Amino acid sequence: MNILIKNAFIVTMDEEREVIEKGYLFIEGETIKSVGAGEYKGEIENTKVINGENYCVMPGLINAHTHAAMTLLRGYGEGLPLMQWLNEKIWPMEAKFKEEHIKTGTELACIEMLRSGTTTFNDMYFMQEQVLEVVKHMNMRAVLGIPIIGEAWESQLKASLDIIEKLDKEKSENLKMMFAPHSPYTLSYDALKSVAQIAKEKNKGVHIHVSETEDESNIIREKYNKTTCELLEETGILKNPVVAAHCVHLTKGDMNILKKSEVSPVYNPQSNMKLASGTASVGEMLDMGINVCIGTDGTSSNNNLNMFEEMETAAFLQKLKYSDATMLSAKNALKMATYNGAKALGFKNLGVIKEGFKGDIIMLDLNRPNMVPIYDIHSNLVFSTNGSEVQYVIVNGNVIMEKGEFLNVDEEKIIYESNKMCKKLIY
Ligand SMILES: CSC[C@H]1O[C@@H](n2cnc3c(O)ncnc32)[C@H](O)[C@@H]1O
Ligand SMILES: [Zn+2]
Repeated sequence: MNILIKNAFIVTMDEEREVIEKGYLFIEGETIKSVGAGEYKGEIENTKVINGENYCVMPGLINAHTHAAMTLLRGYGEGLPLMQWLNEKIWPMEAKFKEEHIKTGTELACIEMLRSGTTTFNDMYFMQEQVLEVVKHMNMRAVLGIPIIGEAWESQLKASLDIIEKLDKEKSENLKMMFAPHSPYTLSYDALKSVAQIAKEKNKGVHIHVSETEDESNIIREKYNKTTCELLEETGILKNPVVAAHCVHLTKGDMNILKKSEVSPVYNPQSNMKLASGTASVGEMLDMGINVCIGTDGTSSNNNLNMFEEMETAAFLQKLKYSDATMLSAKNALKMATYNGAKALGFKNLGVIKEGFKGDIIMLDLNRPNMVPIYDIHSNLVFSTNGSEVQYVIVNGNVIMEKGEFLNVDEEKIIYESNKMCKKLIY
């Protein structure tokens, strides 16, 4: 069925059109067919009509770096810096995870993301076969990051070929996969080189943590006498399309490498603040024309998957870092969480409301005290929302949430199962 949204306040994220204060959006099948001001004059046979009065219509948000099933570790291992947090708390708990944990944790993540307007996410976690099933059931758009970490990298790399084959057979436009070597400090030189080679052969991207903490920079400097980016360049990783989470501790030379190699760094401001990792130089990277996008990271270092909150923190923290209130405007933060995210993940025609683009749309209730008045809609969206304003979610032309209710997802059951499972994990 086609979808017509009428009388809506549309934030297109299309530079040529920007904002339509009262207009329509027509989605035919999976694709936006027409968008404009005033009334829709075309056919409306076989069409679901949504009255968009008092709603803001915008592209679905793109979470460019997360570990979805870590929802089950939300609030666990608080108050520690990265290395201690991973070694002493997170990795021992993750060692207990079985398929059912990944399934339920990812389901919980999906409902949390959808409720707060995220329609696409870039995942890096164990047992992506489970993630694949959940994402298909939830009807979301995602990039599955097949993890490679530690000593067992060779067998992991071999196993990853099976899931690539499975996914390639499905030919789903909603789903992609990337190789996800965890980081240069948890993998050997040979492992990084092999991942680089296989990703090239299989024509897939690479999703990796890069230069997150000062500790990491010191480890890599001591081991290789190089910066992390120099190492990634030398191993061939950067010859692939790369999504690099964090990128907090970079030299000017590193930024030049990222620019030259067309890497998309992911800014994860809340995780970086919580683990006291540092503040990425996003202002400089954007000025250089680097495609910086935004991610939440996992919920154990955030502690939620709310991209509206993340955009706000992203902008506030850049203003503070540079002591300059003009840094990272609301509109640019929105662009990073939509257009830039789509570009980073290799989804064509996504992240903008424009004819021919994918029908991934969210609708926010403007009839809320915190959304009034509207002098600058981009500012309202980034600085005033809390995510609960999202009432409609459409992915690839499918309505997933309507008037705040999921249509085909048993939200109550997922929440119940998650709580039950976590009690057993801890005791
Ligand atoms: C190989 S699956 C992903 C792996 O990454 C861990 N992780 C979660 N957050 C971070 C972070 O901020 N830096 C590095 N690693 C992180 C997660 O717990 C999984 O083990
Ligand atoms: Zn991460």
